[in-house]
Amino acid sequence: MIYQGKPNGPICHIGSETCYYTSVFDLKEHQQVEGNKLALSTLYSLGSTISQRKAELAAEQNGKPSWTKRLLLDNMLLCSKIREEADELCQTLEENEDKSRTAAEMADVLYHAMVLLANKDVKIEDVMQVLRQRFSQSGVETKRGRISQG
Ligand SMILES: N=c1c2ncn([C@@H]3O[C@H](COP(=O)(O)OP(=O)(O)OP(=O)(O)O)[C@@H](O)[C@H]3O)c2ncn1[C@@H]1O[C@H](COP(=O)(O)O)[C@@H](O)[C@H]1O
Repeated sequence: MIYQGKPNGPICHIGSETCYYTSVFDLKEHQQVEGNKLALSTLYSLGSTISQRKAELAAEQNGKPSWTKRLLLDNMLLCSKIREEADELCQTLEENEDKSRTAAEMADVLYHAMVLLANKDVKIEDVMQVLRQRFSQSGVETKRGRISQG
């Protein structure tokens, strides 16, 4: 059986992964949507692992050694790692390192910053919401608003 998900959307065989796209544009759009989903679910999975480590600490379970737990127990170590990783990310720009180094350093920044979020009980959804609210404003306007608020 064949169905079409939405007007001009991909034509798919039910029960199979095979989809035919009516245009290269549709295929690209589909790949973009799938890529976005994967990126979000990666952040959620990481957030969930970090929350699990936090729950283990609260339950005083002596599980496996965990870097996340060490960070959650030591604010100075966590903050020094965030600063160190942010600096290493900047170095990839200043020293013209390749893209894979930048991605790896950004992964370190994200992970360590997400541990700080867990420590502060701030959800990643709250961060996303702040970012969404800024969609309609330019960065320059946002900065001007902050300065006028003192
Ligand atoms: N994403 C990460 C992650 N990124 C970095 N790190 C650790 O952070 C530590 C410091 O990273 P660095 O890059 O600074 O390593 P370094 O040894 O200082 O090396 P240099 O940068 O100085 O060369 C290392 O021990 C890394 O392993 C991470 N540790 C954990 N995670 C995630 O958290 C999950 C839970 O980890 P545990 O809490 O350790 O079980 C893992 O499964 C991962 O998904």
